[in-house]
Amino acid sequence: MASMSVKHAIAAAKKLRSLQERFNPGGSDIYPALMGDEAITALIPSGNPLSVHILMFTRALREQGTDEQYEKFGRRADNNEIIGTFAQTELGHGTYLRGLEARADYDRGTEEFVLNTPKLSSYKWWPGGLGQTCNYCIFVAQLYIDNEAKGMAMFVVQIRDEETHMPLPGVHVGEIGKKMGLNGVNNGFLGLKDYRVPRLNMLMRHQQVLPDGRFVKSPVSQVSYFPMVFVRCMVARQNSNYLAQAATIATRYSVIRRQSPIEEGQPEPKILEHLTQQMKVIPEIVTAVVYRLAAANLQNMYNETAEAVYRKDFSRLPELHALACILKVATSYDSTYGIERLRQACGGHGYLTAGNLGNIFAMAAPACTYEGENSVLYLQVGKILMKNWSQVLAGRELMPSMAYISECSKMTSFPQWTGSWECLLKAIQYACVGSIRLAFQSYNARVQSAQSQTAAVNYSGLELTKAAELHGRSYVAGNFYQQIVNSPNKHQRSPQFQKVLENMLELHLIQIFFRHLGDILRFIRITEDEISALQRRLEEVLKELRPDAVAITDAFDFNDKILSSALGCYDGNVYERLFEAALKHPLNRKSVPDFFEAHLKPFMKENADNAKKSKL
Ligand SMILES: CCCCC/C=C\C/C=C\C/C=C\C=C\C(=O)SCCNC(=O)CCNC(=O)[C@H](O)C(C)(C)COP(=O)(O)OP(=O)(O)OC[C@H]1O[C@@H](n2cnc3c(N)ncnc32)[C@H](O)[C@@H]1OP(=O)(O)O
Ligand SMILES: Cc1cc2nc3c(=O)[nH]c(=O)nc-3n(C[C@H](O)[C@H](O)[C@H](O)COP(=O)(O)OP(=O)(O)OC[C@H]3O[C@@H](n4cnc5c(N)ncnc54)[C@H](O)[C@@H]3O)c2cc1C
Repeated sequence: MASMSVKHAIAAAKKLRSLQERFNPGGSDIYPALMGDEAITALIPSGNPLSVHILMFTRALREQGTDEQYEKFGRRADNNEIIGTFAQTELGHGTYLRGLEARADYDRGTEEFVLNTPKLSSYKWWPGGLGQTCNYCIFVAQLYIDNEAKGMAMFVVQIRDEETHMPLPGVHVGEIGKKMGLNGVNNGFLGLKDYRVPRLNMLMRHQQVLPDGRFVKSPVSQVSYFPMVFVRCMVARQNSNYLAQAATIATRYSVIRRQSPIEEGQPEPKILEHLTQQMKVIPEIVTAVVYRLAAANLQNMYNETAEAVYRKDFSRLPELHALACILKVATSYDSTYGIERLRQACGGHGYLTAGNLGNIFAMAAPACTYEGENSVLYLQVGKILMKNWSQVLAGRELMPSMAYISECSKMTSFPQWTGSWECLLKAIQYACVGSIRLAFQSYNARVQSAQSQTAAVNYSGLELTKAAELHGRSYVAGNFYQQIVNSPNKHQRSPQFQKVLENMLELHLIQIFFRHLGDILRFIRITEDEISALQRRLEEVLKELRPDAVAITDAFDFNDKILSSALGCYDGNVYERLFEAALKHPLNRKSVPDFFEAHLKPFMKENADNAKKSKL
C-alpha cells in the first residue's frame, strides 16, 4: 500500500508542479502547495506520504532557516530533489514539548551538534513519511551547550543515502505499524546515536549558536512553534473538505434511496423527505460551508502573519495562535462527528467500503489528535481567554477576534429576547463571556489560594474547556453572519442565492443555539414559547433548504474520483455501482470458496457424525 501511495503521490506531485508553473510561475504562494496536497491527498485514499514534506518540511526550511540555509536545503526540498518530514513527537512525548528527550549537544571543537535519542522513549515516533519515504527530516531536539539546556531547536538531518536510500550510520529508522487509516503515509520511528551534523544544520533564522558556542536567543521563543500553526490552519481547511465530501455522498444517496412511506398507502419517498433525515444531513452541509469560510479567513490571517514574522514583526502571533488552535479543534471535532452522523444516515450501505464514508472518517479523525491534541488545545485557548479577561478587567483593548468579549462584558443583562439572527449570535457570545467569567473566578481563586498557574489551569480545566468551546462557536458563527449579512459583495448575489445563504445562516444559528441551550440558559432567561418558536423555525428551515441540498453539495464540485463512493456518484446509479463493487470482491471469483473443502465441510460432517452417534 505504501509503495502504491508513493507512486500515486509522485505522479500527482509532478502534475501539481506543471499546474503550479502554469498558474503560479515561480510563486511561493501557499495555495498551490495547499491545493496540491489537497488534490494529492484526496486522490490517495490511504493518505499522502508526501503531506508532511509539502506542509511542514519545506515550510520549516523556508520560515525557520536563514536565507543561506534555504539556498542549501530549502530549494532542493521545494523542488522535491530531497524528501523530508517533521520529526518532533517522540514515543514518550507529543503534547508536552518541553518534555521532549531528544538532545543536541554543541561541540565547539568541531563546530558540530551531536544528536542523540538517549532512551527508547526519546525515539521520534509518528512523523509522516519517516518510515520509508523520507531521506531527510527536521529533527526537533532540546539544545544543550556545555550541558546547559537552551530550549527547543530544529536541525536538518539526512537520514538515508540519497543514492541508495540506505539509512546512514547512527540512524535507526522504520515504520511504526498499521493504523486505523492513512496506511499509505508510512509514519515512522527514528533513533539517532551520536549522529553529528555541522553547526549550520541548525535552523537559525530566529535563534543562533555561534561558532564559539555563544547562544543568541530568539526574540520570541514561540516562533519555533510556527510550523505547527500552519498545519493547524491546514487542518481547518482540510477537515471542512472531508465533511463536505461526506455530506455530498450522503445527500446524493438520500435522494436516490427510497424507504418507508410517510403517508399510509403512498409510495416510498426519497429518505431525504423524512424530517429526521433532513436533520442528519442538511446541518452537516451547512457546517462544511461555515468551516470552509472560517478556514479561508484563518488562511488569510496566516499569510499576513507569516509575512510579518519574516519581517521580525511578531505582534500578530498570539492572535493567530489562538485562532488556529480553536478552529483546528472545532473543525476536526465537528467534521469527525459529522462524518459519522452522515455514515449512519446511509443505513447499511454506509458501512460498505464501496461507500467510502469509513475511509473519509479515518482520514478526518486523526486531526483531533495530530498537530496538538484537541483537549490540550482547548486548554491552551482557555488560558489565553483567562489572560484576555484580565485585560478586560483592566479596561484594555482585546485582539479583534476577541473584541466581542469586551462588548459583552459591558452588558449588565441580556436585552429583550427577539429570536433574530443578531439575538441568537449575541446569545452564544453572551454565554461564552459568562463562561469565561466563571472560569476566571475559579482559576483566580485557585491562584489566590497559592496554587501554581499550571495547577490552577488543570483544576479549572473543565470550565476553561467550556469557555474555549463557546469561543470557537462565537467566532465561527460571527464570521458566517458577517459573510452572509454584511459581506461587501452581497449586492453581487442574486436574490435567490442570497435567500439560500440566509437559510443556511438561520439553520446554523438555531442548530448551535439548541446544541448549547444549557450553556445559554445559565445566563439568559428564555421562555418556553420563545424556545418552541425556534423549534418550529428549525423544522421550517430544514424544509426550505431541502430542495437546495443537492445543488449546494454539487457546488462543492467534487469529482467522482475524489469521492470514490458508489453511494455518491454524480449519475446516481447507486445499486449498479454497489453490485459492481461487490462482484469485484476476491471471494466472488469462485462459486465455491477454498475454505469449504479445507474447513467448513469437515466441520459440518464432524457435527453430523456426532449427532448420529448421540442418537445411537
Ligand atoms: C489541505 C491539505 C493539507 C492537509 C492538512 C492536514 C493534515 C496534514 C497531514 C497529516 C498530519 C501531519 C502532520 C502532523 C504533524 C504533527 O502532529 S507535528 C507535532 C504536533 N505537536 C503539537 O502540536 C504539540 C502540542 N503542544 C504544543 O503546541 C505546546 O506544548 C502547548 C501549546 C500545548 C504548550 O506550549 P508551552 O510552550 O509548552 O507552554 P505554554 O502553554 O505556557 O505556552 C507558553 C507561551 O507560548 C504561547 N504559545 C504556545 N504555542 C504557541 C504557538 N504555536 N504560537 C504562538 N504562541 C504560542 C502561549 O500562548 C504562551 O504565551 P504566554 O506566555 O501565555 O503569552
Ligand atoms: C496520523 C498522525 C500523524 C502524525 N504526524 C506527525 C508528524 O508528522 N510529526 C510529528 O512530530 N508528530 C506527528 N504526529 C504525532 C502527534 O502530533 C501527537 O500524537 C500529538 O501531538 C499528541 O501527542 P501524544 O500522541 O504523545 O499524546 P500525549 O501527549 O501523550 O497525550 C495523550 C492524552 O493525554 C491527555 N493530555 C496530554 N496532555 C494533557 C494536558 N496538558 N492536559 C490535559 N490532558 C492532557 C490528552 O487526553 C491526550 O489525548 C502524528 C499523529 C497522528 C495520529
